[in-house]
Amino acid sequence: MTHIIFLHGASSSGKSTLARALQARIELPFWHVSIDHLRDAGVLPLQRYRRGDFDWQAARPAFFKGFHASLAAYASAGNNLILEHILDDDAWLPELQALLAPFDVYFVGLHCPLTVLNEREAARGDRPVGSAQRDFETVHLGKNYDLELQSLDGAERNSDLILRGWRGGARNSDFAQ
Ligand SMILES: Nc1ncnc2c1ncn2[C@@H]1O[C@H](COP(=O)(O)OP(=O)(O)OP(=O)(O)O)[C@@H](O)[C@H]1O
Repeated sequence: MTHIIFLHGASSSGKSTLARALQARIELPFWHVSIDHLRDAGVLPLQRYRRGDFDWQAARPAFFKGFHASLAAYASAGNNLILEHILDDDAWLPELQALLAPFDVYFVGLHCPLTVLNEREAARGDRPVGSAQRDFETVHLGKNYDLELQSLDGAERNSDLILRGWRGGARNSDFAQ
């Protein structure tokens, strides 16, 4: 059985930090997958979208459809995934539920107070101002998780909680069969 641990939370909630802590400790090899990695590796012609040579809003649906399909392709080949992602389109949860149905998905909600999100966003300076607030208001609405965590508890403590829950085997989230 291929495993997917899906970390879901607002921008700056600490998903990447938690994913790295978890990847360093978990007993099986897991890929850490995020659209940030594609962006940072130069996959997209970002400067040209920013300059207006191309229309990002027009390209966005195909980008995310491809990203979601790639997750299923990686997992189908037998790769375990720590996925960090933000479901900021209503169509994405059902799309991912269908694509990831063959796999063991452990769905984790990562919460963080808005004041902290805003401080982190300002300190980073590499995310559009307001991303965290927009996500904060919507990201967890209507989601059923296997586990809900508080970012302020820290990545070490939270990776412990994930490992305990994930190893325990129970699955009751939106991704449970
Ligand atoms: N538990 C924590 N305590 C203090 N700072 C943290 C914690 N977790 C993350 N951070 C800091 O908050 C910032 C955002 O963290 P991170 O990149 O992990 O968030 P993210 O949810 O992956 O963000 P995005 O979705 O925008 O990529 C980073 O500067 C990180 O060092």
